[in-house]
Amino acid sequence: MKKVKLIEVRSELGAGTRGASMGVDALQVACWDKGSDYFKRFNSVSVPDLNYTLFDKDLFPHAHRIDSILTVQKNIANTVEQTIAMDMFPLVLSGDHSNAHGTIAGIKAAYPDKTLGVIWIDAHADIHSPYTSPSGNVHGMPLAAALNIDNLERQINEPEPETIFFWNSLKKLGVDGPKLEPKHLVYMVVRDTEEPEDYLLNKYGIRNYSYAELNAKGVAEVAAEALEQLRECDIIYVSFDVDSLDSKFSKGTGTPVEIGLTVEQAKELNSLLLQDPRIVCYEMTEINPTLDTENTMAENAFDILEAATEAILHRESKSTAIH
Ligand SMILES: NC(=[NH2+])NCCC[C@H](N)C(=O)O
Ligand SMILES: [Mn+2]
Repeated sequence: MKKVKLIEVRSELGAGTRGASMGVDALQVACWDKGSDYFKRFNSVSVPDLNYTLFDKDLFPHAHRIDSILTVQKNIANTVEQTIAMDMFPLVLSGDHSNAHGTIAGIKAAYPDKTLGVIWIDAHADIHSPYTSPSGNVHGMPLAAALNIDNLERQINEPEPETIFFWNSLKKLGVDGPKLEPKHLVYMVVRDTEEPEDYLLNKYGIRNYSYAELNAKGVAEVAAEALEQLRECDIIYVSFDVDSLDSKFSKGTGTPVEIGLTVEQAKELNSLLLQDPRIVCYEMTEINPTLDTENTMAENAFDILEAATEAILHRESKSTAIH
C-alpha cells in the first residue's frame, strides 16, 4: 500500500490578503480539538517558505513577489517529485493556491511522459497571467503557468521585463513547455471569473461544472463525468481550494464567494474523485484562520481532508488486494 506523505507549504506569497500561511497550523489545531490522530498517522515534510520577504518592497506590480514565489515553487516541485520517486502519495497542505503550480511541476517532473489531468475545485479559475491579472496576485495564475498560456489577446497590463523574466521561468518549472492541455483541465464550481479568464474558458472549451449543474445531477454523477472526460489521462491531480465552499461555510479564506459547495458535498466529491487509482496527488489550500471565527473553516476543511485521505488509503488497499 502506498504511504501518504504530508507536504506542508506555508507560503502565502501569492495571496492578496495576509494569513493563509497559518492554514496548515489551523488544520492541526482542528485535528487536536476533534481528538483525531490524523497528524500522527502520516510523516510530513515542510517546504521552506519565504513569507518573511512580505515585509520587503514588492518590485512586481503585475505579479506580486514572483521572484520569491519562483524559489518557493522550485522547492515544492522538488519535494513532490521526490515523494513520488519514493513511491509515496504526496498530499499537499498549502497556504495559497499559487503553490499548486509548483505541485503540478513536481508531478510532471516525476512523470514527464504521462498525460496529466487536473480537477480544479475552486470558486475561481486561477488562469490569469501577469498580462491579464487585475490584482497582480499570483494565486490567480497557477493554471495559466501550467498550461503555458499568456493570453495576450486579452492583455490589460504591461508587465516590466523583470516580471516577464520570472513569469517565463515559472512556466518552465518541471518541464519546459505546457504541463497540461486545456482539454485535460476540469473545473468544479468556478463562479467568480474576470473577462480575460472567460475568454480562455470559451476559447478552449474548458469544462466547468457549475454549482447548479452539480446540484441538478448530484455529486456522484458529476464526479463520474469528470473522470470519464479525463479518460485519456494516465495521471490526475485534484486541487481543492476551500473557497469552493459556499461563503457561509468559508469566512476563513481570502476570497470567499457565495453559492458554492456544502461541507457534505465537498466531502463526497473529494472522496469519490480520490477513489480513482489514477490520482497521484491531492492539494488543499487557502485556509486563512485570521479571517475566521472559532476556527470554523479549518474544522470543516479537516473533515473534508479526513474523508479525502480515507478515500486515498482505501483505493490503495483495494489496488494492492488485486495485485
Ligand atoms: N486562488 C484564489 N483564491 N484565487 C483568487 C483569484 C481572484 C482574482 N481572479 C484574481 O486574480 O485576483
Ligand atoms: Mn484558487
